[in-house]
Amino acid sequence: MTGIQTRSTDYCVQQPTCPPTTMTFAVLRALHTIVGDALSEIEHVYADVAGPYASPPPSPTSPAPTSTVPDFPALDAPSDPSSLSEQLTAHPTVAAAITRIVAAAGQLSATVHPPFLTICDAAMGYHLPSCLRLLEAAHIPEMLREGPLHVRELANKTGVEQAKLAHILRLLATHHFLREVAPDVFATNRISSLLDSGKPVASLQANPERKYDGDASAVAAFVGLCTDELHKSSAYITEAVFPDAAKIYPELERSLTARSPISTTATTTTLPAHSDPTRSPFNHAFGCAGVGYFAWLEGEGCTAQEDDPKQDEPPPPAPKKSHRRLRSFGGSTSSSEKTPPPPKPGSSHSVVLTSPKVNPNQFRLERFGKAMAGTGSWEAPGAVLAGFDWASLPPGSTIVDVGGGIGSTTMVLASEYAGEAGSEGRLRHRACCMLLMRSAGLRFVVQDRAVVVEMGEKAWRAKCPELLDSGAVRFQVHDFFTPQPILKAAVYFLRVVLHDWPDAFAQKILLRLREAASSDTRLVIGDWVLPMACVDDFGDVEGAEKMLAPAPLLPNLGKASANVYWMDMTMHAAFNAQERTLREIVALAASAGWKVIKVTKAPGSLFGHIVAVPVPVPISAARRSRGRAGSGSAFAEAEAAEESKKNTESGNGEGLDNVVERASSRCGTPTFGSRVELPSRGPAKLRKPFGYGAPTAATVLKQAAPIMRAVKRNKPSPLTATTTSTMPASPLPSPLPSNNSSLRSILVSSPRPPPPTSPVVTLVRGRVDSGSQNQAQRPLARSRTPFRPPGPGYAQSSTSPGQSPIPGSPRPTLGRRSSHAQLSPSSANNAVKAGLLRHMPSSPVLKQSSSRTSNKPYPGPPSPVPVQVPSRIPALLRRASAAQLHPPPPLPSTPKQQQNTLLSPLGSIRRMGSMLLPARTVDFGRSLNLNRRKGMESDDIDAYEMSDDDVGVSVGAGEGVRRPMSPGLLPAGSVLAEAAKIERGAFRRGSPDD
Ligand SMILES: C[S@@+](CC[C@H](N)C(=O)[O-])C[C@H]1O[C@@H](n2cnc3c(N)ncnc32)[C@H](O)[C@@H]1O
Repeated sequence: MTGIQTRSTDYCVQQPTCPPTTMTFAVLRALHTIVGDALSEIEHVYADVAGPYASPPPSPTSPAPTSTVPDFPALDAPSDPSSLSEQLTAHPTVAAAITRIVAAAGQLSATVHPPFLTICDAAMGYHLPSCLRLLEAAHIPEMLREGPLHVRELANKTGVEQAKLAHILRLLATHHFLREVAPDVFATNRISSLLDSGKPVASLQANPERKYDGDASAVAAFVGLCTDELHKSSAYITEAVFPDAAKIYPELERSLTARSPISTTATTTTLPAHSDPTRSPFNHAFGCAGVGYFAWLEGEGCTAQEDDPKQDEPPPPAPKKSHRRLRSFGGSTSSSEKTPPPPKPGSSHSVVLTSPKVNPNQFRLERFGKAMAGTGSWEAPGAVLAGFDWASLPPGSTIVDVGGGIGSTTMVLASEYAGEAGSEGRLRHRACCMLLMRSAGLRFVVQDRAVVVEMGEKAWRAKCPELLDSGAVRFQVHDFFTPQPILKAAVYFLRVVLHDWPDAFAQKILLRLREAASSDTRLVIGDWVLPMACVDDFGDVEGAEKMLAPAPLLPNLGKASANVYWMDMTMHAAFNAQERTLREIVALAASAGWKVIKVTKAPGSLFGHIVAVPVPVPISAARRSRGRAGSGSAFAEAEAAEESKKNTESGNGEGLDNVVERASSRCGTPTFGSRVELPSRGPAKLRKPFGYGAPTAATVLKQAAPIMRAVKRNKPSPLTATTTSTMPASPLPSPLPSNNSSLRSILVSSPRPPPPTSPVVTLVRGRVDSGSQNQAQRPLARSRTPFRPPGPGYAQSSTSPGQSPIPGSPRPTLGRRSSHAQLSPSSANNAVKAGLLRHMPSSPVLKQSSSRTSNKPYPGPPSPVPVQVPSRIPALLRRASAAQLHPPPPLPSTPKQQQNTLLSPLGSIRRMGSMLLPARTVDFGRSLNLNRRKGMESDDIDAYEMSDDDVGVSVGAGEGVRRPMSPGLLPAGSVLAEAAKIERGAFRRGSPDD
């Protein structure tokens, strides 16, 4: 309970526009209370595992506890992932409480720290990754594995000058990455021990390029990647995005031209620089304009001269006698560097270079793959099962996993929904399965680039050939910038694909799918959803959240959600791409003819599955953005392509396709967020945690034995309050049950937010109303949540009291930990408890949380949202980049209109014949033929709408007939009649293509 009481007018916590007026002390106390309450919750979970322990809990000065209560993992000791203590940090109550502590502590620090010092922290924080890089590259965590070492010894082993090394290590110790146990004597701790690759130092020094082989080195690889080329790239964000930067810093003129190996062509694309993945901050940093990051990793555009970002890094230290020389970590391309060994054959991360040249970036390339092996599990594979109502699809429906990598996510789906072929228990009846499959299950197509498809097929053939043999799953080589070959799929699925691309490219990918969609097709996008840093009233989409936490915490949980923003900036720095807010995703989808109707996030995760339905493509937007390759609708593609061709021919630039080619991996290098391994068959299998040696199921079960006993006893703790409702309503972690229906029933879908009725919640002095207990008066409530570490996906607390929990993966992933975000219920409760809030805010978050506490089975996904039907389709949709400020206007949505209406005839025609027909003069007959050829039926079209933009555009059958278009709706019948006349030869054809 805070000692400070506040007046009801002291602080407005609900109104986004209400300035934080007074009583900073009240806010600080509230944050302090949040930390204290969260700590209590964590202690209770730990206590529940071993039974009650004496209060107060053990402290450094008290005698060692006699009970078996595990302590929270110590910062000063190396991490032991297999310990119960460490595993309990994955308990959802604990994880949510940790999130609150991190959010509140970050905010406390920002509030009380002198602002200039906070600025210094951020402005000079670049030293942290720099020092971390040396720590990892010089294998210091491995050297400290056996215990503390004097810096003299470390200097001797690494070749780094002793005084310099001491200062670098001390900076890390100051930031809690190491311990300085005595002057100049350093030891690892819980954090830096994660960088230990597990390999002997001698072998690392002999073969530094093999450091990331094996499973234990994912964190080391991740740190190496982030602190090397990504860190350097980030330093150039201003140069890349601020047009005036070159005026201020004259040397910038050179950065994208003089040192670029292909500068003469590469810097003159028709794309604006901010949309060009080959002119990203990375390109500035490494002076290699025109070369995409992946192409560069695969060896293009880097020579000894170009690679070294600023050519001002100190040369590596001269090796002393008996010292190992530090390798030129990070893929230096100095000519003296030895040719790195080829990738290990058969490794899932190995790549096949298409060029016989030696790749000077081979080390970085392999490191990237290893780093992604860790981050691939940022989102639990099982979460996809709740991301869409897959069970609602008719048997035989086709799901296309576009840019599906090696099919890891498809494997999760196919294991559940491919009918009998997906069931491991029936595999011995394969022939029978194949028959059943044809009638019963869903079919899956995994599309990717050729080299990835080859890797995927190989992996599936080894792991589950029956799914390939039965036809339930197949791989297909397909470039998602080209027309989608599978028409009218039930679902097009894009998992962490769009975040790799700037808007213009992402829009094009979506348009290709929209072109192929039928009215029944659904689009499912799996991507991170960046939460706004303010309360977000964007309520158009079912499942959209207004905020992740009530005040006084930042609505997006600030520092506790930082990971998705780091990821976002990484996408900017490397590719000019981005993670997106829900508003941005909605606008991007709308610009390509998709209306987002629902977003689903697993509790505590910021990874969303976004469902969209086809709607008319905004042709007017396409027309307005004509001339910018890729940034318009596919309907305008003909124009863009034409223009681009002209530019290329005249030496003015190049087409989008070339940029795509240069930006893309040729070797199947995993990209950010891709899964590079197939999951265990069936979602109920344990999932390998990020960055840790994966414990076996037996280990986990053993670790969980005391917890399971406690659950079986189901005895209330003496500390249990009469009501537990004031404790956070964290979802139960979820070992996924083995059968489909129960699996589906526990995975959580975000509820539709209620109408915005949230009252202004005010600080009050003293006791709280609304029946909530004042903290000082209530007995200490404690969580009775049994511990079950989360398995793939998160689950709602639908487990019945007697049900035996099955431990799953002991640790959440990096991303999931950082986004245990929806702490709203407990925060609000805590605020109420602390006397900070008068009312529990009626926010969607709180409603969701109350449903989580109810132990009711998940009722299944809500039915589709009915859509409003405007009388007229707006002529222009805002471009995605602008749309974060303004949500797009409503789209037409009677089922029929929503599905079938195409906007202007010009648009529809362009759409059909987009690549063949030039702008403005269009042949009806030809376009209808093209239309049919692409599988689009003319009776799909209800009406054509002419927007004001289209007035004056001539559309006709060629030279002979040009019909001025007038605004308004043209009935489909008359258009088709006109077309029929054309087809009958009533008009002479004169299209330039004839
Ligand atoms: C981040 S990964 C996502 C992979 C997979 N969806 C997953 O969730 O693991 C992006 C994928 O897009 C693929 N990709 C990149 N460019 C492509 C293109 N032009 N056509 C098809 N796939 C492409 C990459 O090969 C990669 O597998």
